[in-house]
Amino acid sequence: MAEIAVVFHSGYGHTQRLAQAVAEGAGARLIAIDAAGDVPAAGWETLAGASAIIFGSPTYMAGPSWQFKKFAEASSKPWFSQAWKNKLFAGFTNSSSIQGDKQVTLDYLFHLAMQHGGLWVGPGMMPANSKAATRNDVNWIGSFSGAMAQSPSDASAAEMFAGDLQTCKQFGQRVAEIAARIGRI
Ligand SMILES: Cc1cc2nc3c(=O)[nH]c(=O)nc-3n(C[C@H](O)[C@H](O)[C@H](O)COP(=O)(O)O)c2cc1C
Repeated sequence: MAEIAVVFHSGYGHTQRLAQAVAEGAGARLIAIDAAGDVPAAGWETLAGASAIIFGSPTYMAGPSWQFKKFAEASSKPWFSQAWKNKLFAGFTNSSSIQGDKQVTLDYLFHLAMQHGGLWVGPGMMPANSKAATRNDVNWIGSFSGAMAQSPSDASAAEMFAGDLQTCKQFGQRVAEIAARIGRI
């Protein structure tokens, strides 16, 4: 089975819940970027051996958190030797506003994957945008380039929308399916 890693930062626990849902769907290992923006050595080893890497970051001030950015800059080390070339990549984010500039964060994650010579996997999910759609439908936000979630500014991580968690779980499943189909390149 392809090894999949979910590497994420979460300041207040919301993105962590999403990461757990993605990892559950993908059968992936979780690697937390800590409050100082660091990843333990074992995490870097897991990333080196993974055939798919899924990035997760909250959207802070129209982009990834500085801790995620520190991890991204630290990934210049494997970048120099293109050690992550041809791995699969995917990404997810969360913010308080429904829009909230989440696309900017996903775009950053995509470009990071492209710098590493990776192959990007989108959610491959239809949006729930009909009159009959409800907030807890899968892909209610309607994102095509990565998984998006929204948690109101006064909602704890325990209060996240079940539909957003399900979106992330199915997103993880999709990455695992593509990884199984393509295999290690
Ligand atoms: C410093 C900071 C900046 C933020 N910037 C945005 C933003 O640009 N757009 C938005 O919709 N929410 C923004 N938020 C809200 C967070 O995205 C939201 O609280 C999210 O759930 C935090 O995820 P976390 O618990 O994983 O840290 C910001 C929060 C913080 C703390």
